[in-house]
Amino acid sequence: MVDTELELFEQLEFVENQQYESIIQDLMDKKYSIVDDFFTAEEVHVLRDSLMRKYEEDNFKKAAIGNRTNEIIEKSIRGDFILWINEADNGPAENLYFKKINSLVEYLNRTCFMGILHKEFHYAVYPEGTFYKRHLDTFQNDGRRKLSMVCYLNNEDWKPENGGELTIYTNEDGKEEEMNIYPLAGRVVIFESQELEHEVKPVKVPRLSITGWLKTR
Ligand SMILES: O=C(O)CCC(=O)C(=O)O
Ligand SMILES: [Fe+2]
Repeated sequence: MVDTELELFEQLEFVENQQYESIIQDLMDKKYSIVDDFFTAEEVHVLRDSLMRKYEEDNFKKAAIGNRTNEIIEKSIRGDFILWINEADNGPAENLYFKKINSLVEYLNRTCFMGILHKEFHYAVYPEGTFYKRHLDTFQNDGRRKLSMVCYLNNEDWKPENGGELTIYTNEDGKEEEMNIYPLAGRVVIFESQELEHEVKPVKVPRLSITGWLKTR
């Protein structure tokens, strides 16, 4: 192919994606985006099964604070159990997960020049009574974290009484506001890692999710 043909081909290949466009618009407007049904009920089911199998095999460990080489386990700050997911080495459920994530990442890099080069994701289980106190994700000592992404894998019948809201604190002209987000199955929340403080309110029944970060160089 000559260069002009190649350019034309690349233009034709690009299809605007309304869901991704609204994520981008939300991030520009308010630094976070809530996407319901990012994963279908069937996909959530597959991912939840995989999480539960690994959890029962006792592969999870108590989440720590600080960076990965300087970990401190502090129950008064966070009480969840996590398992890091290696994209190169996993099963069909995780492949399904990364396929969707990679499609979004490609779109962000292509349309917004976001420069996402790395990702890291872990499964998380918050047992009854646990929480994660207000924090900024860069508290993990990683300035490369650009966007935080949480995907909820709870049962379809999750109720407000279960607690476990993700509370995001926003600041408009010096006035702090709280946005409470329920961890509904298939819902994904994306927010600016360096900008928005947030917390997970105490849960009354186990709360399941995949949390991760899209990172720049
Ligand atoms: O599970 C959530 O809603 C947020 C988790 C979180 O803030 C974190 O792992 O850093
Ligand atoms: Fe966080």
